[in-house]
Amino acid sequence: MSTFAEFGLEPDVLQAISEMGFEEATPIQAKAIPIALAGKDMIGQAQTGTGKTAAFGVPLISKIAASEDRIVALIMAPTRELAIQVSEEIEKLGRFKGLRSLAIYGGQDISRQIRSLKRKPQIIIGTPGRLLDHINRKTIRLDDVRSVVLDEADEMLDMGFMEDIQSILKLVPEERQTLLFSATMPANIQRLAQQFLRDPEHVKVESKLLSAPLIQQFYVEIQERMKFDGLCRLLDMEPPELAIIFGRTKRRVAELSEALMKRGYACDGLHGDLSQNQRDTVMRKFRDGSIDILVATDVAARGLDVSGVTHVINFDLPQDPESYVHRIGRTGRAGKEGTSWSFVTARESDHLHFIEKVTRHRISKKILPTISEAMEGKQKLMAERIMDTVRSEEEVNPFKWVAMQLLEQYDSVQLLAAAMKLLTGDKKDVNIELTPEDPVRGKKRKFEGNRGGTGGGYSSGGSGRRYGGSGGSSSGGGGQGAWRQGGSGGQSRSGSSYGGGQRKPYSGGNRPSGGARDDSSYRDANRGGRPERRDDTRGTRSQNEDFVKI
Ligand SMILES: Nc1ncnc2c1ncn2[C@@H]1O[C@H](COP(=O)(O)OP(=O)(O)OP(=O)(O)O)[C@@H](O)[C@H]1O
Ligand SMILES: [Mg+2]
Repeated sequence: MSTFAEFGLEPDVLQAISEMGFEEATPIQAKAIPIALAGKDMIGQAQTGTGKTAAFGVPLISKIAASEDRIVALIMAPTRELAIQVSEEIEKLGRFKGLRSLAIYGGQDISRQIRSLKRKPQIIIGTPGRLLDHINRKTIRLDDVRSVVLDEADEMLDMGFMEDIQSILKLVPEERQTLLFSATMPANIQRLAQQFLRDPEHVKVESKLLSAPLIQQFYVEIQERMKFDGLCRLLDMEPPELAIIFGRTKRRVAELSEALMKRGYACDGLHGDLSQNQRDTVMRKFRDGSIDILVATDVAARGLDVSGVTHVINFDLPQDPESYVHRIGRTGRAGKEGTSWSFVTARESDHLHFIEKVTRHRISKKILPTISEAMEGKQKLMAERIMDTVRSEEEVNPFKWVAMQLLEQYDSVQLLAAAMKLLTGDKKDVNIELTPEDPVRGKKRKFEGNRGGTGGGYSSGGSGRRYGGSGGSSSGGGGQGAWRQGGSGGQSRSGSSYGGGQRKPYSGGNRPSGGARDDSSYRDANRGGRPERRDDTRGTRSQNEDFVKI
């Protein structure tokens, strides 16, 4: 068990960590922070949702003086959403030191970014494509950079950023520290590390399991044409606090989110064809809870951290086991529990077994709820909502007079039942037809993805979340420490399944002013001759990637 004070951090940083609600370091933080503080280069690997951002963020922040007026630290991340999210965490960590950071990503008006750069940020968090644009325009200079972080490095390479990253790293002075975080260690990552890291320390949190131990994983056998109704039943039977539903293609995501909206669910879609503004709006709505279902392509599979995501649903199975691990890793984060459901058509059952084999995790079969079970779930939810409201005199008072009048005319049970019927917003009669997707045909390959892992043993209770060594989890291996989240930032889930839990406010700093160019997370087809990255092509990399055991 390590507390953050044991790392000898300065009071300003300790205060920031404590205000974020972190009490103990996670296992990857306990290992990585001292090494990074000592100035060594490092390769880090650990399971999803175990705090890798702070593992590099804390030492990075600690090394920068507030008086600095040049760019001294550079963080690269694969997608805009991630760049924004990492910059928010860095911002929080550096708050009391008065550090300035800036997220730079494609799709955002470049002149606006140039204006923000005039505020002399010390830390830049960016996607490689847009960073390179700024470097070429000489609006960003890397001559004084002393720390570089590559977050989700394997994903950046998969997206075709290798050359951009190499060009950028060549411009950073050799006297620097480089930290590389990657879920897997394919040959190209090893080459990159060899070329740009100096005698790196390999920090890996071991686990028997690739996926986070706190996620209960289920699959549902279902026919393609039954998927939509099946999904609605599942959502009704066990209403998620927040859910992410993954679809295979952009078209699929657009159709599915529209269909769910028509059926009365509070949801929206996220995929690479949306403009930056639209993507930001969707993420903001999801983070502040104005929608509780996010339908997304794999653009949301990596790194995204939205507190309160209780369910991940693979409406379509992902192409490769690695994507599966990342997708379901959007829940079960920071010591919380989560559930994943995967829809599997008959022709995909082999692929499911392949995923099980590679992730070394059995996925339990779940029987689709019957219509009446789904209805029951929905009614329970409505009852909870009513009970929540009944307690609030203020909210109920204005309706009392009408209620009394109605009660004089009708039976109370009849009245309440009618009100509940309206509340359920039942729109089952809205006819929905989705364009069918072909079954996924995974290409078997040598895969040894590794999220390291904490070895399980999380348990949650009271106001804080704690990592408790060997106990707690049904599937955990050996624990390596203890960490918990508590105090002011504690994120305990509320008892009610409706509207509970604390959601992270979205304080995204600079809102982009528009522009649909997607040159950071999705490459321009004609740029550098590299193939366009499409939401639905993740699987293609299996043809040319050689995953090696680490
Ligand atoms: N020491 C800690 N105690 C409690 N919560 C923490 C701690 N460190 C990080 N967290 C929280 O855990 C969540 C997950 O952290 P983070 O996004 O850094 O995970 P990650 O390992 O990068 O996951 P991914 O592999 O999905 O990118 C965040 O909400 C973060 O605020
Ligand atoms: Mg991360």
